Amino acid sequence: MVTESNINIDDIVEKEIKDNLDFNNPKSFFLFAGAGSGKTRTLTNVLDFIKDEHNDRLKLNNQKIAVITYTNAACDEIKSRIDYNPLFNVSTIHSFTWDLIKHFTIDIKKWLTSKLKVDIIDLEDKQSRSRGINKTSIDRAKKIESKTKRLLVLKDIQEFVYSPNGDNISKDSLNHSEVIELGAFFLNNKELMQYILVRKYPILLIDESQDTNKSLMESFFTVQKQHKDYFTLGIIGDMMQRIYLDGKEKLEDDIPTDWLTPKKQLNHRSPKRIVKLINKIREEGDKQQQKPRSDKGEGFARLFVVQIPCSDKKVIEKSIAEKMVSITDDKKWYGEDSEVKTLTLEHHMAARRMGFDDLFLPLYNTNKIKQGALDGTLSGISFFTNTILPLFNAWENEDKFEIARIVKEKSPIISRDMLKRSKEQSKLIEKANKAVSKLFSLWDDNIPTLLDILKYIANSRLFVIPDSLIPIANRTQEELLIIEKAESQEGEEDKDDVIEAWDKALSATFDQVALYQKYVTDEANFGTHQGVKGREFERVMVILDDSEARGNLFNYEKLLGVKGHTASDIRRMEEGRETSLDKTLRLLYVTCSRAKESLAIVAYTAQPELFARNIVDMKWFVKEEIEFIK
Ligand SMILES: Nc1ncnc2c1ncn2[C@@H]1O[C@H](COP(=O)(O)OP(=O)(O)OP(=O)(O)O)[C@@H](O)[C@H]1O
Repeated sequence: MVTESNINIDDIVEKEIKDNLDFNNPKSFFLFAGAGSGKTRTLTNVLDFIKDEHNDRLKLNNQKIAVITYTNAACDEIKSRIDYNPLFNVSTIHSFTWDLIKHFTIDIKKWLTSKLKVDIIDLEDKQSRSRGINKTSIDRAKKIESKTKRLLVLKDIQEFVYSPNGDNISKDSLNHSEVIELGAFFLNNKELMQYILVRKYPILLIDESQDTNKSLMESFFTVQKQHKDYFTLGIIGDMMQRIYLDGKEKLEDDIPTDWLTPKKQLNHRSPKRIVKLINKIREEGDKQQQKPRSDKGEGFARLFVVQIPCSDKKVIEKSIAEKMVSITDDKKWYGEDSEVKTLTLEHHMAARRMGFDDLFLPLYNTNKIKQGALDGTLSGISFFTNTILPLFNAWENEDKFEIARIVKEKSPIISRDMLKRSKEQSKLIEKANKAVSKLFSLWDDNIPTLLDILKYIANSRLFVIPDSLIPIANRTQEELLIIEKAESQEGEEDKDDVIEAWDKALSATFDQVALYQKYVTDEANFGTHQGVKGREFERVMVILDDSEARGNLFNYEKLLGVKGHTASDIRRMEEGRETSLDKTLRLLYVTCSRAKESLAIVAYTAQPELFARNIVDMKWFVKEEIEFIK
């Protein structure tokens, strides 16, 4: 039987968007499109169309089209696909927002002054109620001191600085969350800022909108509402792939009725069997369904249910990969030349398996800094990944030039200011060099802990310590003694979560920094939903393992009915709020939908029979596709 080709059924979606890109009668849109539906291709096709049709008009008006994407890699990809045409400003949300606000020095100062004052009043209030001198009160005093210092130097700042990919720890710099908060605040409250945005960019397109910061998304909605006659907001995304914590929940519910809401139906990435599975997974969520391309093969999806407790999981997973060779007849599943992407839904598990759990888990388990720990933007972490790690690598490689470059760029000992003021520059350089040599003497006997390194840097002033680590770095011997004595009397409610988390994380040895870095930059063979955003792989192994996941954010056994709901799940469901089941389902969707050829799901469970029976009842798999491993 010859099936009719369906590969062009989504052409109409692009046509609808293009037809409505009318500068005299703009129409904003939200493009609904599932995994592998070619969102990036649609985006670049739309940009090509704008270039062909509206180039002259835009140039004449000195206007550009803004495109916001999630990562630097995604920016580079889009820029290269549109031949780096300057008509388009393609950037990440952080650099886009910074470009928008950076010249508003006076307003930034005002905002920051009031924020710091509120923070200080709050800290002082807490301090006045603290019970005696203990660790929290000592740390809090240091925080008050550092915020007060920042408040004092604010008035002398001529211009703020910010680097979307850097540490941002100099006196005049803003940090990542401040830039985002400022952007949202200005867009909501300053007509001039709204005007600048819509005047400069009559069209703003946002890719991966489901994970774009909630407050900023809301402020873009506000701008669109107030300037709908000459501004188009185009939102591209897939709500089922929302995996970051600060994205906007139920974004689709806020789409105004006068927007276009085109829907893509095809999945260009995965073969028929995998599209069928991800459709089934999605039935439990927003119920949107996709069609596979008519020219795609059947592909493979298999489920391996492993009874726990079990022997070495790595060995089990290897034997499963070997089984996949005979199931798929694809040798790349196993052996030296294997190319399999193993994905876990959970970071606890990845951290433990890769060996950076001491550093990562305390930070990741702390709500306020979870996001920064995940994406590596937390200033305390980037201090180690962006400064100490490169310096250490240069030291190991005996690369004197690189060491000198890093020190010149980052050390306050030989800052431009210091060198200018000094009569004996060579002495300063010698001091910096000595500080570096002494730093590396910490490695003489053992790998030092991060705390050893931090303390040394604070004493030698070799680099600037980020604010969040100052209370710990500057603790005196005397204070440490008081802390030790007072520890047992201190109530949990008094403690500062973030400092507590850092206290634990800093006890990790330095080798964990490189492992962590490898993981967040997705250089490891072992990935998570996070690192695989927008990516695709021929062979994918997805690991479901609640025992290693530990956190209560995700739970497959609950999702698959092996375990019951907790009272809090039920309450949240009744209130229409998100539960761990929603998150688990979305992560499962993201990971399974990365596969281009074949997919093996490995599920560790104490109740294999029940797990398999439920999954068959839900029609995710048929019995013949399931194998039990004892
Ligand atoms: N119109 C098309 N014709 C042929 N192949 C396509 C088409 N659109 C996309 N593809 C291919 O399908 C795959 C998925 O596309 P892409 O990564 O852009 O999807 P996506 O919607 O961004 O997916 P996800 O949201 O899952 O990351 C890619 O390999 C891409 O080259």
